[in-house]
Amino acid sequence: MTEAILVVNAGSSSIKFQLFEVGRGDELNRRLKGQIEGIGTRPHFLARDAKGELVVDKSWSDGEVGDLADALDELVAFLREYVGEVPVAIGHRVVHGGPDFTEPAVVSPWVVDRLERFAPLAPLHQSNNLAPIRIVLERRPHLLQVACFDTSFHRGHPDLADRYAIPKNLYDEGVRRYGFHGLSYESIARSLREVAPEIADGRVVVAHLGSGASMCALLAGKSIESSMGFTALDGLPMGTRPGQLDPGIVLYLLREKGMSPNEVEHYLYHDCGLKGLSGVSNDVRELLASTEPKAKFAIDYFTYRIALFTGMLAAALRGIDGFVFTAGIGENAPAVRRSVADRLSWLGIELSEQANTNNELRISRQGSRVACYVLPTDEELTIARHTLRTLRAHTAESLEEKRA
Ligand SMILES: Nc1ncnc2c1ncn2[C@@H]1O[C@H](COP(=O)(O)OP(=O)(O)O)[C@@H](O)[C@H]1O
Ligand SMILES: CC(=O)OP(=O)(O)O
Ligand SMILES: [Mg+2]
Repeated sequence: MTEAILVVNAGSSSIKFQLFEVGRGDELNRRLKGQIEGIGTRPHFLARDAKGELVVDKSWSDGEVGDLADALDELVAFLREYVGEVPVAIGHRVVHGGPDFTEPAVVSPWVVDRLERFAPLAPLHQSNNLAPIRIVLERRPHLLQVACFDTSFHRGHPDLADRYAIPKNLYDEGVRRYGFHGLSYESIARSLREVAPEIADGRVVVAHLGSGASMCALLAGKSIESSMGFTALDGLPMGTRPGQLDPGIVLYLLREKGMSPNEVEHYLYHDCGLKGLSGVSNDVRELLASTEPKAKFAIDYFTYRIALFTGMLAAALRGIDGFVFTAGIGENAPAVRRSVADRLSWLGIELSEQANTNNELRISRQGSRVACYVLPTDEELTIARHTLRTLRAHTAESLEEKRA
């Protein structure tokens, strides 16, 4: 029987998953990719096989699949029936790893409790990421689960990048510029070695533009700086989050508007960003299609801020050799890339109109001083790789223990 690794990325109302088969030489082959969305409201289960053929398309009526536990039951039942096997390990995306989790971690009740302490630093993500881990721990305590963090890839940042200009006691208790989307940047750093070896060892700025958006400075494939900080609120404006704000605004909301900390939190995570600016939508597809001037303003604001942060990251790198767009918006919105590139022509980024319109891999034109790429990110494959490596190390350790 072949070994399979399940990768889970659990959000507030959805579980995204992928199943990988472990082939010869520990090669990972994607077997299934899917999601259960609308958990608790209008649940919908979609999955495709490696060829992109639909293998499940199932909806439920109100009251069914009411929570994450129900959704996991459905997923496991489907895997049993469709693949005829349960995974040898599950890898999970966990957004916040705090100061200590610099590597993927084998899950135990102690680890989950420690990770739950970072929930206030990632209210959209952390508790949702941990919920399926807890359920599996309860039901299948011996199944290996590996937590892979969005923060780990950035943990080698130099002190200058890791600190805020506040007294060090807060830094010591964990108030640091962590940076997020690290699993995505790790995936991009790896792809660069294959598709763009001419810049992989150089100075590359990566823009991960999805529901959450951030940017990363890669020097020879290692992260040295990020636009995000202590939480995933900082940096670029996002679908519903504002990005960089003067902290005085938070004081203003608390004191002058009489908002409670919980209200401020909800406001900053749900009501701001592109949605707040446009009053139209948080979805870039809708903004691009809209004729509302405020929708156009929101897109302009987004690309303006991407250009500003590119300047900052280029300064950290002392120059720039390559620029990469990735994630939902970065991979699919030529108009956004065009606008960003126009603002960065002074840095030496020149696009080929045709390559950009066609979402090609390399979109800079011949002679552009900075090479520009559109690379699909694969956070799940990165998680599967870490999970397999951890599984192998874990198995070797158990054998050692048995021998001793
Ligand atoms: N064809 C497209 N054109 C413009 N934006 C798109 C397109 N497809 C997806 N997006 C944007 O990508 C976002 C989701 O990005 P994604 O990386 O899938 O986010 P996440 O995984 O964090 O949910 C959507 O909110 C939408 O704005
Ligand atoms: C960290 C973060 O913002 O993640 P996402 O883009 O999935 O919301
Ligand atoms: Mg994402």
